[in-house]
Amino acid sequence: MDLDYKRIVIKIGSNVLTREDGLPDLERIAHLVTQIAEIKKQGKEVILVSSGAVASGKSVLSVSDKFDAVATRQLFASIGQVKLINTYSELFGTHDLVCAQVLVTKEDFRDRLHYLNMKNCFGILLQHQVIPVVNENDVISVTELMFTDNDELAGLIASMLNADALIVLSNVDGIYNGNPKDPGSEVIPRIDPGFNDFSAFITTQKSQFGRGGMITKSHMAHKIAQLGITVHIANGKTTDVLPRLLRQDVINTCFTPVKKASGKKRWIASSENYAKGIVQINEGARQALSSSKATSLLPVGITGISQDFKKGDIIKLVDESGVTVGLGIAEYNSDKAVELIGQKNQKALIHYDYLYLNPETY
Ligand SMILES: Nc1ncnc2c1ncn2[C@@H]1O[C@H](COP(=O)(O)OP(=O)(O)O)[C@@H](O)[C@H]1O
Ligand SMILES: N[C@@H](CCC(=O)OP(=O)(O)O)C(=O)O
Repeated sequence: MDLDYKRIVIKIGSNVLTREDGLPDLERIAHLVTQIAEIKKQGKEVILVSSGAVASGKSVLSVSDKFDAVATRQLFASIGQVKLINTYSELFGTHDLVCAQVLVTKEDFRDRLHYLNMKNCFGILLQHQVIPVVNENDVISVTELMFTDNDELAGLIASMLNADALIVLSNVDGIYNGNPKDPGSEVIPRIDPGFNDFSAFITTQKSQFGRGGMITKSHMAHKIAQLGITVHIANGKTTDVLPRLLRQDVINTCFTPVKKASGKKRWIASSENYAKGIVQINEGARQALSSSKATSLLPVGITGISQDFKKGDIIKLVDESGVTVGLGIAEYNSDKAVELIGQKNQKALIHYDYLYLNPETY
């Protein structure tokens, strides 16, 4: 049976788009565009998150290695992004499709207004059958301002757009139950929501041009599946991988989703970098929040508050050992919250509808 996804985010990793010598693999890009065109013609909405700007820049200009590495990356990315989007535009044009360039930074997820502006832009593009081609704005995103990698970005976009599925194309057939190079290892076909300990089989090894590696990919996939979006990790180098994946006719790892989270919860999940206050909760509160019953955070379970926040700010919840367990929107400010610490029968600091729990910690 075909997978009945209406809105799909497809992320293509650096190493899928790049040849051994680090330059863009134009034949492969053309084949992927043909596959996306086929999916579009089935009436599906496609959002493409594509790496490859730096590699494309390297095909335009050769630069001496005496220059600063960060500045050189900015140089390659700025000239390369032009080349990359032109390549996509020409290739999609041959299928009578129009694509658009959307470059984003971590900062664009910083508050609800920016987030909604970005979401509205995708909305109008999709309404006009345009294929958004998204990449990090590598020209201004440097060092600590960067996303971990484009997997993180693709997860945020899939969550923001309430996609039915996120397909991550890498240079492996999926997540193996051991070292992918070991002939005894096999691809894990399905990862259910309860499973989150990937450390047993994922090595820190990355592909030649990859940034985050399989560990960050797995954590992202797990988090996105917890928001209700199916995630597939498949091999972008396999012939016809995309239509075959939708026909369930190709090897891949599928992270099965839980029930869809609300738009507000999905936004809160993407806002950790912009949390204003830190609220420490006790073990009883941690367990109550992570039970299957919808539970709000009451002052009785709070043991400490650091950093000021206002009503409506995103606040971070940490457990007794300081590990982040979730995020939520404050129902009142930090002064009032401090007064109520440990008290019974008081108004919830975070209402369940505005609470997101980190799937790694429960
Ligand atoms: N258990 C595993 N299963 C699959 N890949 C793994 C595993 N452990 C480590 N990896 C490595 O993760 C790499 C893919 O991640 P990454 O380099 O970030 O790719 P991309 O550029 O596609 O994002 C693979 O090429 C592989 O070397
Ligand atoms: N944004 C960068 C690529 C970032 C990156 O390497 O991400 P990934 O493909 O997930 O390893 C570029 O376009 O060159």
